[in-house]
Amino acid sequence: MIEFKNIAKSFGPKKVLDDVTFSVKRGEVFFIIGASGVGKSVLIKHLVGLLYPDGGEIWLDGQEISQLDEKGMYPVRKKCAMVFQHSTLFDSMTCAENVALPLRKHKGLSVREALEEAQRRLEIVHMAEFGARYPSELGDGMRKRVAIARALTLDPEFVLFDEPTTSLDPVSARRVDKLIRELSDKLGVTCVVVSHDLVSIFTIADRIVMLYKGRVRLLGTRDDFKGANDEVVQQFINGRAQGPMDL
Ligand SMILES: Nc1ncnc2c1ncn2[C@@H]1O[C@H](COP(=O)(O)OP(=O)(O)OP(=O)(O)O)[C@@H](O)[C@H]1O
Repeated sequence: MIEFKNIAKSFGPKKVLDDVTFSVKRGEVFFIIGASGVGKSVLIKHLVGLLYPDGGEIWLDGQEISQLDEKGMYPVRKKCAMVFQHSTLFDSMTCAENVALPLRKHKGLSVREALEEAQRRLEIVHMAEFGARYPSELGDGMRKRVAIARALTLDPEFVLFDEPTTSLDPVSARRVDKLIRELSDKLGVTCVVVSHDLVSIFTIADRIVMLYKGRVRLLGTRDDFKGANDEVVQQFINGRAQGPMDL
């Protein structure tokens, strides 16, 4: 379980997160949504020690992690992997070698063992037959799936996705959605997804939190969002230009 309690974060005079409290349950596909610049990426970066809050607490499976030093963050990063918005694959390595890299580094496997394990991760993301290809030979959607395979190398319990379908064509985007759902349904991985892709949100989310003006505006299921009696929520989920939202 992930718990954000009263998280506050400013950059200089700019207050991005004011008082954010919510929790994510084990095994669910949980979306964090909200307008551009509302602090969605900032919030998830706190979970892997890329940012530290000015106030509040972050609990991961009963451990308070917001004050851990670099060394203290190692086990947290093993448990909680992040898939960044832009591909961070090495172009000079094949897909299998990219996935094998963390296995060699963190599990001390031989080259051959790591490549075999990498192949198993590529199977999970339906990319087994592309292990010998280089990232530059693949489209964005396939590269994203390889990046997800690499995030799975240390068998994380939580995977954080920063806008996983942004800039993908609709078919590739839906394949990534399906994969995220499978990670939760088949492997029990807790998936936290930052997104404003309304199709993804209303296809695969178990629960959704909407951030607005540094706070939680609504937390609930897809049906809670569709039926919400809140003009700000309705404007956002219907993608309307006109309405009460301050951007
Ligand atoms: N390291 C940083 N230093 C200064 N400002 C930052 C830093 N990281 C984020 N910000 C600011 O915090 C605000 C929230 O950024 P964040 O990337 O979390 O937005 P977001 O909700 O994920 O938006 P988007 O949907 O556009 O990605 C932005 O105004 C951004 O400029």
